[in-house]
Amino acid sequence: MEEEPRKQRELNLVLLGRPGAGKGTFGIKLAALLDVPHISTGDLIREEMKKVSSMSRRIAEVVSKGKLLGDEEVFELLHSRLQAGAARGDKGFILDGFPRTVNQAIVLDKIADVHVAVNFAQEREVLIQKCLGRRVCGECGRVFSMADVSVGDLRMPAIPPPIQCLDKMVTRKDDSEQSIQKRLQVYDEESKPVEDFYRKQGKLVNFDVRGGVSESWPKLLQALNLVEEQQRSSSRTPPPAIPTVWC
Ligand SMILES: Nc1ncnc2c1ncn2[C@@H]1O[C@H](COP(=O)(O)OP(=O)(O)O)[C@@H](O)[C@H]1O
Repeated sequence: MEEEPRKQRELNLVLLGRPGAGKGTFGIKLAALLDVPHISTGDLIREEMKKVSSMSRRIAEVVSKGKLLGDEEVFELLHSRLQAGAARGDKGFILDGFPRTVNQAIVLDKIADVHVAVNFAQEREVLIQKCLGRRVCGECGRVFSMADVSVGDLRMPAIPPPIQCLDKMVTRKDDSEQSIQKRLQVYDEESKPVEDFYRKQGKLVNFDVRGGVSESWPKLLQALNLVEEQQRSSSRTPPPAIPTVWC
């Protein structure tokens, strides 16, 4: 009898951490590994900002100043995203940038079971350099880093875009020095208590991001007990096609 493929472990994760700590980068990788949606409230808000309305203009003003949107507005956007996902049959989630206030964490606890809260930590100077060097492809939406970060003995190499994205790079309006400083301050005041919220529940995993993505990813998998998932997933991935032209 053929052996049933072992089911992927279903995990609901929330990703905490200051701006630039790596929530988005690692969130996308974790979502692909666990086959769950990566839901970033920052992305949902930026989508909303593209609309032409008085509400989108007001949201853009709040975001560009580095402040948080009101809980109610964020719940509304997140709720519609979760509903759309449920209708498609989504299972589990990686929530990136939510919850950012204790009130958001309390509301989330009422509607879903959070299994693990990963808290990405990085030095303040590194975060500032990373946010200042962050660029987004205006077409495909992928995020790159133009900064070769070097602080003390820490080195984080730039992640340059591929050639097809090169002339479409845009800088997020809230990645100005002033807005970054404000977001760091807002994190300490409003979002830091969320770490305690999950620590008290025994769900907090602190992860120090020390180095580039390729260096940190295996350590993150270990910290989250996901090494086996990665091995299973690599064995399912077909080998790359043999290129006919070497370049
Ligand atoms: N859960 C949230 N509650 C309130 N505002 C949010 C939330 N998530 C995102 N935002 C708004 O969107 C902005 C961008 O968020 P995000 O893309 O997560 O960036 P970063 O983590 O780099 O600050 C935040 O500065 C804030 O204004």
